[in-house]
Amino acid sequence: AFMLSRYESEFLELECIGVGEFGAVYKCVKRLDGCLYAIKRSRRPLAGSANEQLALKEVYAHAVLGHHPHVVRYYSAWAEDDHMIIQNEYCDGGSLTDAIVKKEVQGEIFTEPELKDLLLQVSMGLKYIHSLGLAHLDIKPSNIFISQQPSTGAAAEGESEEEDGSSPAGVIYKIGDLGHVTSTNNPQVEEGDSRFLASEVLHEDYSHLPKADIFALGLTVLLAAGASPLPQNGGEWHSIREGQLPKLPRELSSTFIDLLQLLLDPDPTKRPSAKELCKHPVLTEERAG
Ligand SMILES: Cn1cc(CCO)c2c3c(c(-c4ccccc4Cl)cc21)C(=O)NC3=O
Repeated sequence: AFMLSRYESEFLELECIGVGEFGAVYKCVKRLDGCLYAIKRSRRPLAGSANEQLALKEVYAHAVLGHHPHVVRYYSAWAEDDHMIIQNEYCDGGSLTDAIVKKEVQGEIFTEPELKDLLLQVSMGLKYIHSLGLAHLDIKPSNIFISQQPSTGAAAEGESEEEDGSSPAGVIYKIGDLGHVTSTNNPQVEEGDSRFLASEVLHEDYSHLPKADIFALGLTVLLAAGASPLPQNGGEWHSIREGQLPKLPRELSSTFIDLLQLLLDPDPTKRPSAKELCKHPVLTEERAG
């Protein structure tokens, strides 16, 4: 178009880092500040459609969620030439899915301390989201992004190690993709990925939505621990929701297995809250657990 769009005038597009039915995500440099951003460009949803609701919920959630070391930071969103555009913090370490695939390809596994660090960091992000009366509803490895070290980028300020508890040079996990976020008070649930969906949400019981995030987080950690790809439906889908943990190709301590079992309890009230996980001895004590 003859008129340079804001996207083209403000950003230099470096590469496409993701494509889906939603649209595409690009790694971009903002010309003004020289920082990297992840920018999702999607077709503008039909006015009044369910997709428009999703697009608006994503932006509302980012606006409410402000800044947290374990939630991907939002900078701006706008509409132009029939596209919706959202500009987020760029996480330079790929997604947890990429990290899991990389471990498998290299014949390595996440150690138990690494799995506990993952569970603790994402629990901190969920504690923040849940404390604001919101539930994510699409927690899964492809929606957890990795920053290799406290980035020097625009998002770095305000990140201090005691806040997120990870070692300074360690990996930082950030919850992203807020497209399914909903209020826990008056929920309008758009189900997330069925592989991570808690049974009660499938049955439209929305009385414990934060615990649905805890269930999905339990399955997410099991995948990082080496579990086979999860079923989308069928017998195995149901057996997991009856408390039958997917098999793991390696040993884990009984205390950690017991905790993961609790995250996947069929009864949402039995699952620990994100707040309880953040101070759970199995996750917070140096050698114990
Ligand atoms: C596919 N993909 C790859 C990445 C980079 C990971 O190293 C990525 C990011 C995001 C997103 C994203 C997700 C959902 C909504 C908006 C965005 Cl920008 C998608 C991303 C995002 O918000 N921040 C990202 O780094």
